[in-house]
Amino acid sequence: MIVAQGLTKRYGDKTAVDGVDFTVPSGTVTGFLGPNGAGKSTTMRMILGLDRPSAGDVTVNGKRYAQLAAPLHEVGALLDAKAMHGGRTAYNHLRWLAASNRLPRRRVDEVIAMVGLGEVARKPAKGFSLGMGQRLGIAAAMLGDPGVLMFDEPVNGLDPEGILWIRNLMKQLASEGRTVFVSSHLMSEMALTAEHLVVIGRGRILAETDMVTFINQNSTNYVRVRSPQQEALRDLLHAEGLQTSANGDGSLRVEGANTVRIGDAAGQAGIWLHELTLVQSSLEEAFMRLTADSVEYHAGVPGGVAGAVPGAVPAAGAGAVPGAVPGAPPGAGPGTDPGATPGSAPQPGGVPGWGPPQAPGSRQEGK
Ligand SMILES: Nc1ncnc2c1ncn2[C@@H]1O[C@H](COP(=O)(O)OP(=O)(O)OP(=O)(O)O)[C@@H](O)[C@H]1O
Repeated sequence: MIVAQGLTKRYGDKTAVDGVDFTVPSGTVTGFLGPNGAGKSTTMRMILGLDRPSAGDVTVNGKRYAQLAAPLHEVGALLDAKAMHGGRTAYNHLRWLAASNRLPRRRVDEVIAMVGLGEVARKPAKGFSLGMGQRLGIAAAMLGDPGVLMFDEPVNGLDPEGILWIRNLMKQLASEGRTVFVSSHLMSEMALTAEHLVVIGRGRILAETDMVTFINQNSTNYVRVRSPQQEALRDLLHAEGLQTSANGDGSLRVEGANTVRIGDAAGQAGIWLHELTLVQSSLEEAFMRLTADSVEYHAGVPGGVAGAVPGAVPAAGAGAVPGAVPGAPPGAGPGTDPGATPGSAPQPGGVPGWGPPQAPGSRQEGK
C-alpha cells in the first residue's frame, strides 16, 4: 500500500505537487491520471525517494522508501524505459541489477522469460524498439518479486499487441494481491485497466474514487431524436415533462429519458421519427471536462473541451461506436440504457415511432 499525506514538491516558485493526500490499495490496479504537467512523475519520483518532498510524506508499506531494508524486494518501478546503458545487453543490464541486490542469476532468466525477451536477451539494448525497452524495464521492476509496482506511462508509443500485454500483466499482478500504481494521461486506456483512480491536475487531487463511480458521476447520456414533425414532437416531450434543446443539425437533444420512453410517446401520439439514438459521452470527454482547468498547455483547438460533445458516441443499435471502450465497466461504453436494446435500432416498421411513412393510425396495428 502507498499512502501520501500532504505531499508537496516545489521547484523554486513552481509548485509541482501541492499537498496531496491519497492511498493506493493492494490487490487492485490504481490509475494515476492527469494531463501533461499535472505532477504525476514528480509524485512517483517522491514515492521512490528520487525527489525529496518540500513538505508532507509518502510511505510504501508504512515506511519511506529510504527506510526500506531491501527496496527492490518491496517496490519495482518503470519510470523511463530508456534509462539504461545502451551498450549493455538486456541480460547484463538485469544481471548487474540482480547482483547489486543479491538476487540469484536464475531470477534474471525468469523475468526475461516472463516479459518475452528470450530471443533478444543477448543483444545490446540500444537496438531495442520502444516496446522491447518497456518489456526490459518491466523485467527490471519484477526482479525482486515486489509487492508494490509502479509504472509511469507504460503504454506510451506501444503497438496494440504491446498495450494488451501490459494491460493484462497489470491485472494479473493485482490479482496476485500486489499494489499496482500506473500513471497515464489516457482515460480510455485506464478504463480498461484500473479499478481505482487518483486524478491529479496542477499538482492537486481532483478525484480519488473507484472507476465505476467515476464513470457514473462523469459520463452523461442524452437521446438525439429527429422528426419531420419536430415542433409537435417538442411540444409532446415538454408535455411529458422532458427538457429538450436544439442540436443545431435539425435534431433535438432530450435529457432524462431513454429511447423506449420517447419512442413510445411519439408512437402513441402518431409522430414520425427519423432518428432515435442514445448518445453517451466518452470517458475521455469526462476526464477532459474534469481536468479542463488543470491543463498547462492548450493548443487552442476550436470547439475544445467545454464545447459540444466531441467524444460522444451513439449507443448500441445506432451503428458504429467510435471511441467506445469494449470491455470497460458499466457506463464506459455503449449499451447501458435499457432503451438501447436492439429493438431501438432503426428498424423499418418495427417499433412505434419508427418506420417508413404510412398513415399514423396504421402503426398501432398488431398491438
Ligand atoms: N526538475 C524540475 N524543475 C522544475 N520544474 C519541474 C521539474 N520537474 C517537473 N517540473 C514541473 O512540475 C510540473 C509537474 O511535472 P511532472 O513531470 O511531474 O508532470 P506529469 O504529470 O508527469 O506530466 P507528463 O504527463 O507531461 O509527464 C510541471 O509543470 C513541470 O514543468
